[in-house]
Amino acid sequence: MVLHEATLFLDLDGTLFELVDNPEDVRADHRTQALIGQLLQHMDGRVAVVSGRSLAQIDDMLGDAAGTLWISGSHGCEYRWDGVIQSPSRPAALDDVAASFRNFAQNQPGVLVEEKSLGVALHYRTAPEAGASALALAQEMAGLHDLYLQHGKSMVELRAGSENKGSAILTMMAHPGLAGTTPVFAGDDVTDEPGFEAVLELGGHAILVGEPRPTLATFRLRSPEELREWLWRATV
Ligand SMILES: O=P(O)(O)OC[C@H]1O[C@H](O[C@H]2O[C@H](CO)[C@@H](O)[C@H](O)[C@H]2O)[C@H](O)[C@@H](O)[C@@H]1O
Repeated sequence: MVLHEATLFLDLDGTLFELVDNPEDVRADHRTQALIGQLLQHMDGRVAVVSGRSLAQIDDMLGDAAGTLWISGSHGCEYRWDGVIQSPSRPAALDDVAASFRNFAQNQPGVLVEEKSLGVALHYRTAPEAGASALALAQEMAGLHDLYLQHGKSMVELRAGSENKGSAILTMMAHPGLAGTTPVFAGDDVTDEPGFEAVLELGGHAILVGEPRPTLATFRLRSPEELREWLWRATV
């Protein structure tokens, strides 16, 4: 796979970054920031992030390195590139969802609530026994407010829109700055499968990061560390 003629799409949690207990603790260290800089230089700026995180969170996680990336956040609902920002308005119902989730978390040690621009997530990584009741609450709130229920790793999220990482990649690849290049997408989660489908449809490559599982991806790297090392090697 030749990277310098491609457009690289990176998922963040579980792909570029190892999974940790608290979502707020994820930050790019100096070496990861340097890697992003190296990729941008090697690929003439054609490096994109496609994440379930919000644009604001992505900026916090990546620091200065986020500035010149092509970014789609909130599972394909938000975009930023070239100084242009697209972000739909936040459904008011998410405030009600956040209040219900916080109320639930108060009585469940280890359960965390994550509030994002266009979604609210309930995390149970350190309290797996709360997973079934967290899902039941999310299903109830999704029905009540007509919100999209997004499954994730040790979390459920209610969010706006029915966009996904596939629509995000197709939207970005239609831009004249990227059109005609070969897309490469690395991701770890089931939410990344529509992204894998999109890059394969465009003649590109899909890389699963993590343990083997049923997937559309045709390449696999064992961990975020292995992905970062592969990206370093591919850019020298
Ligand atoms: O699309 P991604 O960039 O992979 O984001 C997906 C979700 O990732 C985050 O949650 C996951 O990572 C956390 C930090 O390592 C971990 O604690 C959690 O268990 C994982 O599910 C993030 O918090 C979510 O908002 C993203 O949607």
